[in-house]
Amino acid sequence: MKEIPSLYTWAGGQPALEKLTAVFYAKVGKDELLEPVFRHMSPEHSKHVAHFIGQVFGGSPVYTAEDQGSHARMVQHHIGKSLTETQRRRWISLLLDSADEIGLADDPEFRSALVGYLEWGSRLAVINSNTTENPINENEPMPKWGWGETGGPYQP
Ligand code: HEM
Repeated sequence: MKEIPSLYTWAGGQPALEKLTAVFYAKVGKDELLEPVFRHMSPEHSKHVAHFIGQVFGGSPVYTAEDQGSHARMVQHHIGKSLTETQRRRWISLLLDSADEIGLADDPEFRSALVGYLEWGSRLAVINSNTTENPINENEPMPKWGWGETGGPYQP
């Protein structure tokens, strides 16, 4: 049976994801809606988000092993931030602009999986940002994301 590549591998691994988030946060810094939201982010923020997404997409556990992260700790960063749907939409839009700009894989199957994950994760971020208590237990595993219904371009 043909081996199915992870979304992480298909995307180009950590270098591609770190480039994606670097270009994205440069745009965020110039965006009137999002700049105030991210004004106090740490210098490591961009890399941490790339590590988180990489791990969710099937890469090695860099976020949990090297960044002292967990699903609960990622969620904790959003608690109480009172994010809005308008901000979320802009966040998605700038991220997808960045994906095109860096030439990230643009086959229909990969982009379907990418957008599906970003929609899911960003909507949860908004929900969590409007609560005061973290709904995720520290022991809960990291989310995992795969190709979904379309299967993949790796299939004949
Ligand atoms: C799939 C969706 C998302 C993922 C995977 C994600 C991931 C993360 C991660 C890993 C961190 C911690 C970074 C660190 O350790 O420094 C973080 C923090 C944060 N995220 Fe998200 N996030 C998502 C969606 C969003 C959205 C839609 C917004 C706003 C519109 C947002 C706003 C923030 C803010 C404000 C912080 C804290 C920044 C600070 O330290 O001041 N996130 N996110």
